[in-house]
Amino acid sequence: MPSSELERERAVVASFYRRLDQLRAEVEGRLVAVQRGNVGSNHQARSERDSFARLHEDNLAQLNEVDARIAFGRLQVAEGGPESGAPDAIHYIGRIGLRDADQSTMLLDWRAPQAGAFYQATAAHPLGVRARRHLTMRERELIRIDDEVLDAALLDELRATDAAAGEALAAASGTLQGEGALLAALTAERTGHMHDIVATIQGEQDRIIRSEMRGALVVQGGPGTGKTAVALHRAAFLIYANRERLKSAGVLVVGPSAAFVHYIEAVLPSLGETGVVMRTLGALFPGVEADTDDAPATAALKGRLEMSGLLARAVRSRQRVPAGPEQIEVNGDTITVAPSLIENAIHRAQRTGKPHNVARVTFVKAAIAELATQLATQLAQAGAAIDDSDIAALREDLRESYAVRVLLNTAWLPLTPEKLLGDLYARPEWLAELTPRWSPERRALLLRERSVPMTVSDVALLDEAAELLGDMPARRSAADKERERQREADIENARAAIANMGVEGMVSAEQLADGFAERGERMSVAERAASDRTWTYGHVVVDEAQELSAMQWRMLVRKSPMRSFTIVGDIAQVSSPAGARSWAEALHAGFGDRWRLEQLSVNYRTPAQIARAAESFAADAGLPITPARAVREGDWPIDTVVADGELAPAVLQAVRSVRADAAGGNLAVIVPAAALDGIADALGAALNDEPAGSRPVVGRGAAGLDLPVAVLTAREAKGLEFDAVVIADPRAIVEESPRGAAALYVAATRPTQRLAMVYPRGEEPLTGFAGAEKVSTFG
Ligand SMILES: Nc1ncnc2c1ncn2[C@@H]1O[C@H](COP(=O)(O)OP(=O)(O)OP(=O)(O)O)[C@@H](O)[C@H]1O
Repeated sequence: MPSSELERERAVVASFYRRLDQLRAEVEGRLVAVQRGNVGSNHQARSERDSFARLHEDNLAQLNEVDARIAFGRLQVAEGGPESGAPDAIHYIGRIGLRDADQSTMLLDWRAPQAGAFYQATAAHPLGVRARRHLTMRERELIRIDDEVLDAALLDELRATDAAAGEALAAASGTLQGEGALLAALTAERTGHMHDIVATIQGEQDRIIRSEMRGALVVQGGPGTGKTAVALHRAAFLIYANRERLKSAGVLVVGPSAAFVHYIEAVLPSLGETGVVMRTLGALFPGVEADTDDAPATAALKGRLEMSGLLARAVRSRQRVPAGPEQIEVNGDTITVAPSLIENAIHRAQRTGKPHNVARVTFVKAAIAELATQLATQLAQAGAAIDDSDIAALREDLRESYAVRVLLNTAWLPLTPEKLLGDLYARPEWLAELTPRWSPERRALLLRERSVPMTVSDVALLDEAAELLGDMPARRSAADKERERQREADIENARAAIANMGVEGMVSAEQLADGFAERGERMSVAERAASDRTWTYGHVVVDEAQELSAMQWRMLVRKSPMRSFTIVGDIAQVSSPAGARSWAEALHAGFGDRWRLEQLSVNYRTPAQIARAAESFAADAGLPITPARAVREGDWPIDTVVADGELAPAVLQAVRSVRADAAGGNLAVIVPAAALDGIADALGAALNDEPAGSRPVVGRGAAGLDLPVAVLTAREAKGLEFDAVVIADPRAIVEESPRGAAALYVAATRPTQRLAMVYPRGEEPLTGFAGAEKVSTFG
């Protein structure tokens, strides 16, 4: 490539940065002007000022986030067709769109329709593209360009003007788009955080990313095929293509563990999109942060659809008719309350079809009315003259009466989801009453002390219970109504403010109103969505979706009643006891057959020899794998290590040996759950004293992801990747759970470079991994 070409492109890139800096200075200027503006003590004016300030701050943050590697592609497109004689058009593709002062496009947002050809065009289907150029940048510096020519005529033109460059280009046409840039990205050292792939998205991935938002899209693919990357880029694309709708309704991304959320959380901001809600399944019920799960059999039971029936019966059984008549005293009069009076009031309330706590209002009203009539009749019979105003007063007396409150609460107590579920688990007789057909062993799976914290599997049950119960009466207080009233007023004011400032089209009234609440209280859409259990999102992305139980799907479908979902996963990697055996089975209850399937077929993560061994092990274990073609051979054989004595010292030696070979990068030690503490402590004691600045070398779980060595269970390693992986006692991982083979398959497909398996003394390597080239004995 002539160096002048590189220089020419550097000049173009410099012009992008000049424009970016200019825009940033403009926004900063606006921000300062807004902040300095004198609005006196007028509350409305202050609110407006604060929300404009917030808008500018968000803009600025977005411009800062996209600063590094702002542009990555260039398309040369035949305008008006090859025969038109018109000069080719040149489009640059970047993380955001840029226009110059005259509003001409300088840089196309990668999500713009015209930018699609950058990812989709091939020599067979050039889509009007004559040549494609990949720009590889380090921060703001352009360090390399790679060209592909898709039009043979252009190649001939080039050969005629510069024979050497033409030949080099002809030889470089491969099957992967931007092969040089792609391989550089794939072999780069991992940092513990996922990076965007915007510069090297491949054709099959791009089709999925740009697929329409409506309905449920399932993306199935083997390990390392880019499912997570595709799902996140799709979220960014959908926000771009449906900005108005998704800005106000929000997008939810659900991942399997806190470590995973930590791993992916920087991707969307680096694409300029903040404000997406990212949550684990254990954190989808506001106020609960569950990070441990039940034993497999319990988790499997809690995930079953029949739990919804059980919870509904549990709620109904809290609407109780007394066994016999009860006498209560109100203001010196004794009333005998027949069970039928309570029964009638219960039926009235049940017929409303409203949730328990909401229907209770009807119950109380009906019961009090009946009691008042009964009391009035009683008093009239005793000679008192009773008219309508007396009856109203009697109702009030009854409402105030402690005895009546006890009577009505015993029949229909307001309940929180936590209380309902806690009682169900802690009261064996009640559970037995509700589950006459269950075996005692099955019931025993649910029983536990009230003080045990909620588990990940409980969260979907809490959500189900909350649906059945509705808000507690006290919580539907004036505060909610006031908030709604305020919101309406804010939107109205925002409309006026937008018109006054002449910024129509820049921001919607709803967006601006989001910032109207007083500082400290004001919340973004993401914050509001995350704190409101009943929030319905515009789109939901579910990663590692194969793990979800039927109850978890029910919860998620409630979060997007329009059923606009991106569901990514790999059926062969199911390791949760409540996970599905096929997508049809997993999705049947929530989606029927209204979902479409896309597959990914290329493994970008794992070197071919590791991928082959893992696939061969998985096939042998009967897992339904989706074979994927690995894009590269690795530089290392799989290490098989057999402990000579204890396991932990052998693991330590394997870690030391792998780290000694590698210049840097990150390493995971994946262990059976039972061995986690022992191995983490042993590695910590040996390695954390090594001089590595002020930071420790080894960390456990999510805390280890930012350190050179993370010690994790296979479950925690789900969805993550590392330069090197050492698996301690692989057979124990297979044997520790009913779906242990899948757990090991997950563990073995995490490395981007090296894999070592450490076996206890005397053990043979597992099938599939046997015959590895390098066997050592440590310990
Ligand atoms: N087009 C691409 N360009 C560059 N890197 C890519 C591309 N596609 C995928 N990758 C990289 O490949 C690795 C695997 O991707 P990702 O984690 O999304 O795969 P996955 O299918 O979710 O894997 P698993 O099911 O094993 O969790 C990541 O490092 C990702 O950045």
